[in-house]
Amino acid sequence: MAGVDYLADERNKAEFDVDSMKIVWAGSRHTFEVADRISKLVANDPAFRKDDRPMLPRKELFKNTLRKAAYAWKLITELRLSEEEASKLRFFVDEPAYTDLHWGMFVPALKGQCTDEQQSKWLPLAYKMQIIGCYAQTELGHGSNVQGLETTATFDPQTDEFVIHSPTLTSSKCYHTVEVLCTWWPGGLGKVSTHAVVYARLITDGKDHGVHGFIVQLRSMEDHKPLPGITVGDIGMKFGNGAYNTMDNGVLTLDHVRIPRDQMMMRVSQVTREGKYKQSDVPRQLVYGTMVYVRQKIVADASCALSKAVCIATRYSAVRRQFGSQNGGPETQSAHYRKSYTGLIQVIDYKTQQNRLFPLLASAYAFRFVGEWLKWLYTDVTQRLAVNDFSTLPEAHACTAGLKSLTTTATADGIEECRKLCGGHGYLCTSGLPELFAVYVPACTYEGDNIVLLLQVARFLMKTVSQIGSGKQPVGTIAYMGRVEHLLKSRCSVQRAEDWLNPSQVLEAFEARAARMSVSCAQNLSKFSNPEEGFAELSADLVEAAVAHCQLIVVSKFLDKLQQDIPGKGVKQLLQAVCGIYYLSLLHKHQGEFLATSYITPKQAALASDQLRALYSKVRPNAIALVDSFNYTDHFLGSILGCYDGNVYPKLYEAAKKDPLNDTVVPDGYHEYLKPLLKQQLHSAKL
Ligand SMILES: CCCCCCCC/C=C\CCCCCCCCCCCC(=O)SCCNC(=O)CCNC(=O)[C@H](O)C(C)(C)COP(=O)(O)OP(=O)(O)OC[C@H]1O[C@@H](n2cnc3c(N)ncnc32)[C@H](O)[C@@H]1OP(=O)(O)O
Ligand SMILES: Cc1cc2nc3c(=O)[nH]c(=O)nc-3n(C[C@H](O)[C@H](O)[C@H](O)COP(=O)(O)OP(=O)(O)OC[C@H]3O[C@@H](n4cnc5c(N)ncnc54)[C@H](O)[C@@H]3O)c2cc1C
Repeated sequence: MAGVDYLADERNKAEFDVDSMKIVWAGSRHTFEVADRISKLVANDPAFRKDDRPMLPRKELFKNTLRKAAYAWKLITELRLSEEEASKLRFFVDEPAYTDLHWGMFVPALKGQCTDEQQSKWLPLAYKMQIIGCYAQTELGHGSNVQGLETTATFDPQTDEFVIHSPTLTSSKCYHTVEVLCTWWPGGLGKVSTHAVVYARLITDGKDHGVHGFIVQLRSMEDHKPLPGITVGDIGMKFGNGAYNTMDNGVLTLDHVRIPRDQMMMRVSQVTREGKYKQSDVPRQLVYGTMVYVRQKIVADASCALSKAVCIATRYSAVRRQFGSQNGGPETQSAHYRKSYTGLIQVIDYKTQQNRLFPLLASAYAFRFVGEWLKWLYTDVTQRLAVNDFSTLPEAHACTAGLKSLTTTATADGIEECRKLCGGHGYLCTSGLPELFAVYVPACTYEGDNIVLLLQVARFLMKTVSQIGSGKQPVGTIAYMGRVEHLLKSRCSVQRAEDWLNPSQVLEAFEARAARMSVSCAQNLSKFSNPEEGFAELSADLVEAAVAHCQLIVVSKFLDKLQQDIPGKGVKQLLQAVCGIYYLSLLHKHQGEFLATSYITPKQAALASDQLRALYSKVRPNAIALVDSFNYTDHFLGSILGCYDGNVYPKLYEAAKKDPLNDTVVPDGYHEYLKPLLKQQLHSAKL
C-alpha cells in the first residue's frame, strides 16, 4: 500500500492555493525555501531519529542529545550554514538541548548587557562554542521575584574581584536544618555549561545595589570538573518520558567564588577600580532585557507547537470514522476506506469536533501573525535603545510579557485538547501528543509564570488609565485608550450575522470590552487607600482585564495582516474565514464579559455564534489543506496519527509490534512473579 495517499480526497477539496499559503505561513518565499530544505535534510538523516526518545533511560537519552547537538554543530560548520539555516536546523531537530540556552539566552545576555569591550572578548568564544553558557537567575527560593534573589556579588577592592556567594539559610522550627542551595533550574547548567551568566545582588562598600549579571566560569576547560567553590549538578527527572529530560536543568552553589571585576556585565552600570558604583544613562530595567528577547521568541514558537498538534488532530479527524449508516455517507470516500468504511462519518464532520478543533487551527494562524509582529516590535525597540530612545520599552515589556502568557497558555491547553480530539489513540506516545505536551507545558512557567506576567500587563494598563486626560496620548497597542470616552459609551451596531465579518465592527467590540474592563478595575482600585493592597485584592479581575487587552492585540494584528496584499488563489478569503473563527470563538468563550460590559446584546452574541458556525462550514473542506500549509515533514510531526498519507492503522500496528515489551512473547518477570501466582491460584482452585 506504499505510496497511497488516503487523504487525497480531502486535499482535492481545497479551495485555495496551498503553495501560496505555505509562503504566507513561512513569512516569505525565502524563509519557506530555507525551512523546506533544512527540514528535509534533518528528516532524511537517521542521526536525528527521535521516535525512540520515550523509551530511553535518562542517561542514554541525555547522551543521545549530546551526540545530536555535536553532530548538528558539525553540519552547521561543515556545510557553512548561515545563522538562519542553523537556527532552522535546531528547530527541525526538535529536541530541547543545552544549545537552546547557550544561543537563546547566554549569547543574547552577553550582547544586551555587556559593554563593547566585554563583547569583543566573550562573543567570539561563544559564537565558536569554545565556551558554552547558560542563564542562571532562578534560585530555589526565588523565581518570579527577581528582586528577591539572595546570591551576592561583593566587590573586594584589595584584589579587584567580586566574591560570588550563594546564601545558605537555616530554616526554622518545622523543618530540619537544611542548606538551601542557591541557583536552581537553569537549562544547560547541570552537566554541560562551562560558563554562566549569574544574577546576584551587587554589594560595594557594604551597600546593596540590587540584582546585576556576572559572567562566572563554572567548569575547567581541561577536564570539565567544577572549579573550586562550585558545586553543580542536575536537578532530576521532569514531567513525561523523553520530553524535557533531554535538558540538564541544574543546581549550583557558589562558595565565595572569585571572579575578576570585568566579569560584571557593565552596559547598564559599572563598578570602578576604586569600588565606586556608577549607573549609565540607560534604564535599570535593561538588566531584564534578555527576558524580553526570549519572551518574544517564545511567542513566535507558540504557533509552531500549536500548529503541530492541530496538524495531527486535523489529519487524524479526517481519517477516523465513527457511527453513521452503513449505506453510504455524504462524503466521497477514498478508494481504500470506501470498502470498509462506506457510510461511516469522518469525525471531523461532527460539529462538536469542529467547534473544538477549528478555533485551535485559527489560533495557530493568529499566533503566527502576532509572533511576526512582535518580532518587528522587538527589532524596533532594540534599534531605539541603541540610540538611547527608551520610550517604547514599557510597551515592549507589556506586549512580550502579555503575549507570552496568552499564547503559551492557549497552546498548552490546545495541545491537550488535540490529544482528546484524537480519542484513545491520542494517548499513545506514537501519536506524538503526550511528548509535545510534556515538552511544551513548562512554557507557561519558565521565562515568567503566566499569571505573574499578566499582572505586569495589568500594572501597565492601570498606569495608562491613570494618565488619561493628563495630555499624554497613549500610542501603539494602547492607543485605543485615547478613545476611551467613545468606547465607554458606544454600542455594537451588528444586526445580521454577516455584520460580524466587518473588521472595524469587530475591532471596536474587542477595544470596548478591553477598555471597559480596565476602567472598571481602575475605578475599583481607586476605592482603596493603599494602592498595592487594592492591586492584590483585585488581582483576579486585573488578570482578566490583561487577557482582554492581549486578545485585542492578537485580533488586531490578524486583521492588519489581512489588509496586506496576499497573493494566491483563494488564500486571502480563507484567511479571512480563519480570522473570523479566531475572534468569534473568543467572543463566544468570553461572551459574559462582552455582555457584562454592555457593548453587545444577547441577540448580537447569538448572531456571532451563527456566523461562527457558517465559518466552520467554509473552513471544513479546506481543513487538511490548511494544515498541509505548515509544510511539516513526518519526521518533524513525530506522529503516526498525523502522518501525511493518513495511513494510520497499519502504522500503529507496526509500531506496537516494535515496542520493547513485545521483544519476547512471554514477558520478563513471568517466571518470578506471574508463574508462582498463577500456580497458587491453580492449587487453591484445585484446577
Ligand atoms: C549558529 C547558530 C546555532 C543555532 C542554534 C539555535 C538555537 C536556538 C535559538 C534560540 C532559541 C530561543 C528559545 C529559548 C528557549 C528558552 C527555553 C526556556 C528558558 C527558560 C529560562 C528562564 O526561565 S530564565 C528566568 C526567567 N525568570 C523570569 O521570567 C522571572 C519573572 N519575573 C520578572 O520578570 C520580574 O522580576 C517581575 C517583572 C515579575 C518583577 O516585578 P516587580 O514589579 O517586582 O518589578 P521590578 O521592581 O523588578 O521592576 C519594576 C519596573 O520594571 C519594569 N519591568 C519589569 N520587567 C521588565 C522587563 N523585562 N523589561 C522592561 N521593564 C521591565 C516593570 O514594568 C516596572 O516598571 P515601572 O514603570 O516602574 O512600573
Ligand atoms: C523547564 C524549566 C526551565 C527553566 N529554565 C530556567 C533557566 O534556564 N534559567 C533560570 O534562571 N530559570 C529557569 N527556570 C525557572 C523559571 O524561570 C521559574 O520557575 C519561573 O520564573 C517561575 O518562578 P517560580 O518557580 O518562582 O514560581 P512561583 O513564583 O513560586 O509560582 C508559584 C505560584 O505562585 C503564583 N505567584 C507567584 N507570584 C505571584 C504574584 N505576585 N501574584 C500572584 N500570584 C503569584 C504563580 O502564579 C504560581 O501559581 C526554568 C523553569 C522550568 C520549569
